[in-house]
Amino acid sequence: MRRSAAPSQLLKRSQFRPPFVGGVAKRPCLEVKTPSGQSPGLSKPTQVRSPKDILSLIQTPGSAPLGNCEHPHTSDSTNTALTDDDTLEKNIVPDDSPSQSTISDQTVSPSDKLYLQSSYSVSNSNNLVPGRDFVRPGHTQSHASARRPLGQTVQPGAVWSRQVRPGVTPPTGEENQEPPQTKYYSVVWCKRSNKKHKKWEGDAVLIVKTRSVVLKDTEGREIGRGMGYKLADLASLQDGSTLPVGSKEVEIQSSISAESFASGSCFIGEMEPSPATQPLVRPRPKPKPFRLPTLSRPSHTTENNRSNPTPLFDPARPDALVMPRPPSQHQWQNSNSVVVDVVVDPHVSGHLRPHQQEGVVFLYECVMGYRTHDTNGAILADEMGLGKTLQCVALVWTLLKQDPYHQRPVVRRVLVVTPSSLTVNWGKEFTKWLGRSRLQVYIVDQNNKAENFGKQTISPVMVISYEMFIRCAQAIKELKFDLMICDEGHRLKNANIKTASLLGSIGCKRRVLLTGTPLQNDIQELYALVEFVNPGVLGSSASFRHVYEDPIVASQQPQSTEEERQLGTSRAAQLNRITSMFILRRTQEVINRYLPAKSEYVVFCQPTETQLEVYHRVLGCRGLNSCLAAPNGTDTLSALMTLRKVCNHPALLARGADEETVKSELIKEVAAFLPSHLEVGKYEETDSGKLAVLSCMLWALHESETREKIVVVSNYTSTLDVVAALCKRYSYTHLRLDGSTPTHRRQQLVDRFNCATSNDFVFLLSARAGGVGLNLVGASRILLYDLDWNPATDLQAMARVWRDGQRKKVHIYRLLLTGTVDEKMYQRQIKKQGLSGTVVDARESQRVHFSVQELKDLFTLHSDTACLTHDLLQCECDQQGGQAPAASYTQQDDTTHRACQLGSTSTTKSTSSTTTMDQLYSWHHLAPPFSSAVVKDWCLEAASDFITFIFSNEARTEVAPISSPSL
Ligand SMILES: Nc1ncnc2c1ncn2[C@@H]1O[C@H](COP(=O)(O)OP(=O)(O)OP(=O)(O)O)[C@@H](O)[C@H]1O
Ligand SMILES: [Mg+2]
Repeated sequence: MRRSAAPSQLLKRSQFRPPFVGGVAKRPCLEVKTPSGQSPGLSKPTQVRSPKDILSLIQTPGSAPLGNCEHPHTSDSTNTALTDDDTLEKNIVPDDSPSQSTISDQTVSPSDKLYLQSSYSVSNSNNLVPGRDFVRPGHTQSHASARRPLGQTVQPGAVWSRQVRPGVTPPTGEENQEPPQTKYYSVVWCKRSNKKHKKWEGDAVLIVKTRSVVLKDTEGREIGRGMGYKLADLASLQDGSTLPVGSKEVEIQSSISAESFASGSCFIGEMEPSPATQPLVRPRPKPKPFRLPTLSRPSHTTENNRSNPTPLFDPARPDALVMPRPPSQHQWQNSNSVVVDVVVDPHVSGHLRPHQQEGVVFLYECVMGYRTHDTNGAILADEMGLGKTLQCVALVWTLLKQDPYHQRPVVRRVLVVTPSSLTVNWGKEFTKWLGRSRLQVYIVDQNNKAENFGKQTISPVMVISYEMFIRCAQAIKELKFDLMICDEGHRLKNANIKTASLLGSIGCKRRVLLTGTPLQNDIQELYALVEFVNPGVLGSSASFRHVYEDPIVASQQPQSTEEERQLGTSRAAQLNRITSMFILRRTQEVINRYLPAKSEYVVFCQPTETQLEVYHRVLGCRGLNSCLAAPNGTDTLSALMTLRKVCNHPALLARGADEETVKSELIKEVAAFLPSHLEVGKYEETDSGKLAVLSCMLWALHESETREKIVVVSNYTSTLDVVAALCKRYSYTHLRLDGSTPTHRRQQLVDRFNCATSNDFVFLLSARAGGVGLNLVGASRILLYDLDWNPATDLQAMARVWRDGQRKKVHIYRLLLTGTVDEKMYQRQIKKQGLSGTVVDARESQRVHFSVQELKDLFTLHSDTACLTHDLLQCECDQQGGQAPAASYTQQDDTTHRACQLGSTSTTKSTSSTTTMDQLYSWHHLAPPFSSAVVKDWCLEAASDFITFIFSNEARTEVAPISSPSL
């Protein structure tokens, strides 16, 4: 049923109290200012970076190189982990008894010994001889450690003759000598004793600086320290010399370069890339050893093509996607085989975009173990919508059918683990790109039990949700999968959670982890994900902490020394170097040209009188003020949530609106003074500015001839109730997907909505339940009713509509209630992006931390402004989409910025598609009156009575032809 009267006519204009006079925004008096006069919410970045920021330096291709680090590099290039020598030298003791304080005396664990004993030194990986040279997977050890096998005794005399005896007075004039450079040695150590036969207990690294030494075990942990040595004694250390260090004694094995120490490779080992990326030369076939003929053969191998194998698909076709051939070392291990080209089925490869072709090659090299020695894992961290699924489909199909040695296919069984809302979608993607005749997928559900997978022969690919996997882990273990793909794999970032440990235990070495969420923000999480795909490449958890995490974090502390900063930077560079061998991330830029144009709007909605009244009341609450006096996580989030509910609809604070209202003390306090007309389920547009705007927009869209559909996203299911009530009131057909939607219903809802012939007009989506992975290209408009603290969550939601497969121009709206916490959250988002150039993880919002000053700012209502964010930009534009006076323009980073810049926020370029402060300057800034010439969006224009300000931006893209599978 269509209504003739627009909601804007139905709403009584008198119920709104305009925050500005005559449509011209007054510049507000800012309530909180920093000493420099800037808002705390938008202040200039300091030089000091958080650990997260340095981790943004650990970038994958396409991001800022480490050289962009802001730390100044001085000419003093000495790297050291020692503390200030001045302090040490104050404690110098008489020559005869050097003071050697042992910080910790830790013994080496059996597993460490195993590792140490199996270490080797490799100079040329091509010349490895299996059996002779063996190494801890993926590592070469750059220092010549363990020359003396552990546990071996030493003949007296042999080394003692060169012992440095502390206390022997050196030649005079030592004090005038230049302090020597820090030196590093590979040593073996044992407990100090007078025994003639030493039994060495472990390898270690000795750091020698001026008169002091530090001993670190192979995990980078400090196990001894000594000081007060003679300069000459330390200067004369050489291979075979011994030295007492605290309660231990060490014997020098060899010296280590400063570079090896700076990168940490003397602890973790150097991970050498395989020469796979080098041009591959067809190897000369090796003479075949005698073999009895066998009767069982792989189906695609005949006697004829065995001796003269041909690739499954023609590698000479101009559009053929040919996989790299095995590197020579790999061929050594398969010395009986002839190499044949592996070519991706043209049926699939014809659809791959260039970045997807690159991705398939990358994944292939990783899982085949071509890129690194003995590791078979990869992380594909492409931004959302780049087609990670298709890249995996191409990989799986190739490995199921082909083998570079023309023996049997590389994999026989493939396991795909996904969030529950995506299992069916994976099945659909396989069918979309391969067709049913090539491959069928076994999706585990009520009808298809995991344990029955082994009894069928039709499908080699099992798709299962994480939840179901936990229940069937034992059965799956027994099925023996050869390749495992974990979609939305950032959920495995905590190695302690059950899913991660169970998945890790199923004994499948080829592992691919997919995630659209950046990994670089938490170094421990990065470790957990890498450890999952390539166990051991970053060493043990303890060595990772000592070698990478601690120095990187230390280098970011405000009080860090130049040496610490240098060490942190080189360790971060090394970590980046290692991880880039198996982590690939591309940003949305690579796909933009395939997508239709996109218009984005940040819409500032005018608060209603009821909202202003309730908001003021909440700010005066006892609960909120005690939270300011003694901030603690729970109360703060509860206070913020209460304010956000007022922004969405004040009736959400009525008793019983949702579970939270029952739990929160603050909401109980607020409920007592709520205006009596606010009741659960009675969600009038006249009480909420945002709902009024949404109502007008939906009406305009529904009345139009364009037959467009819209997705409305919220972080709260109770807010989805509000919108659902609105849809019901105006008889708009709508679907809803939130946490309570059963798994099997989710894809059905998505399919129904995407179907061009369906009448469903609105799709109500919970950001948490449906934010990741879903394709909602049936809609061309998406409206975010509220924001998340984390820009990544909002980005994820927006990407549901503006993604491959979308053919219409996309409109993205974000609603904020003017002058409230909504605006503050938005400012935090764009500032965060601007500072770090990378987004934080999706669950970050649970760990939002605020200073008291920030809280005060968040708890301040600015009721006298049309747009606080624009005021803070101090923009002098005409607020009609025009630009500021020419004289006040500045040029920065190839982008035209307005003169209104609030200081330069950052020189770091955003690698993501979230708007940054800098970018916002170049958007259109629009204040009322909103004529169609200015707004250029009839949908928004219909709601203009209830809008105080708009930021808008049009991303025009050169649309490339859209390829679709020929099904
Ligand atoms: N080369 C292509 N040509 C046409 N459509 C494509 C292509 N690649 C992917 N698509 C389509 O683009 C959509 C997005 O792909 P997909 O779901 O794999 O993205 P994703 O990288 O997994 O994103 P997210 O991180 O959001 O899950 C899908 O509908 C997919 O079928
Ligand atoms: Mg996906």
